[in-house]
Amino acid sequence: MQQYLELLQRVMDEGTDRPDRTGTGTRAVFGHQMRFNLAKGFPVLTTKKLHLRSIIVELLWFLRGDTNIKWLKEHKVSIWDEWADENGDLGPVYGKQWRHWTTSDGRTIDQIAELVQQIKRDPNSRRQLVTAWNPGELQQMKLAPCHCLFQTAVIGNKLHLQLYQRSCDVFLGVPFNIASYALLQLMLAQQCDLEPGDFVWTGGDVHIYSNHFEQVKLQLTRDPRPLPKMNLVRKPDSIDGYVLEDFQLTDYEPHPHIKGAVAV
Ligand SMILES: Nc1nc(=O)c2c([nH]1)NC[C@@H]1CN(c3ccc(C(=O)N[C@@H](CCC(=O)O)C(=O)O)cc3)CN21
Ligand SMILES: O=c1ccn([C@H]2C[C@H](O)[C@@H](COP(=O)(O)O)O2)c(=O)[nH]1
Repeated sequence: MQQYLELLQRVMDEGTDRPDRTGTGTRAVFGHQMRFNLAKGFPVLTTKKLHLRSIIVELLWFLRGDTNIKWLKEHKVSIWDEWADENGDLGPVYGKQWRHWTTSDGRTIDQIAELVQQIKRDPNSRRQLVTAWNPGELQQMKLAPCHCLFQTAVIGNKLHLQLYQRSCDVFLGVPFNIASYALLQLMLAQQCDLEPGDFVWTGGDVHIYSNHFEQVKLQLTRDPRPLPKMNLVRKPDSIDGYVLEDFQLTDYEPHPHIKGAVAV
């Protein structure tokens, strides 16, 4: 994950300090891209230990079409707690837009099921996109989508995926987002009988919160280690069939965890 360390270094060196919505303060650059070849290992940070279980559970929760934190809490994941209302609702966030996008004439669109069908039926299509950015429903969301758009492409027998993330908390959120979309790519490739190709991460407002500077400096003193392997131990009948136990990470030997407070 040398590329991630280079991103941390770039924001620290070239970024501009500026205020933000949360009142915390950030150092930010605009526009950055990283590319991970999934054949070379699973892109999870090795310079701090990541809690992969939270990442898998969150992705399965998106795929359920769920937008209430109850199911996350049942699976001991608390990363969305701060944004939920008293009933646990987050409004029409990722799960709703991915699985039940509502159109002006009252239909619902399952963007994920349609994507799988499209990859299988028309692999050369350049229209393999899923968007969570629904301008008509932003007001009802507790937090506007950060990882707002992704596109896949089939080239040869490989499935590539690119994410556009409009707003990127490099210390806390981005490591989660990279691992999450790499997992989704592995699942999509498995469902479509393709090999996983490159995962391209593209960031818009790329920032480090000022209360993460010390943690970032510590992380920059650490040497990256070989990437672990992620195996999907079973092929479910559909993209909806995955469970936590299907994901098996091996050879993950990271440096110790580094704590950081999340800006709300
Ligand atoms: N400021 C901010 N950054 C984010 O990354 C973020 C938001 N807000 N709001 C919505 C979601 C929630 N996300 C989060 C929230 C918390 C952690 C976090 O605290 N991570 C800890 C471990 C927590 C755990 O696994 O239980 C970490 O050290 O990575 C990560 C992502 C990503 N998103
Ligand atoms: O998956 C996520 C979700 C959120 N973030 C970060 C990016 C920003 O620091 C905040 C969102 O604040 P906005 O004012 O809406 O941009 O959350 C992330 O990195 N990854």
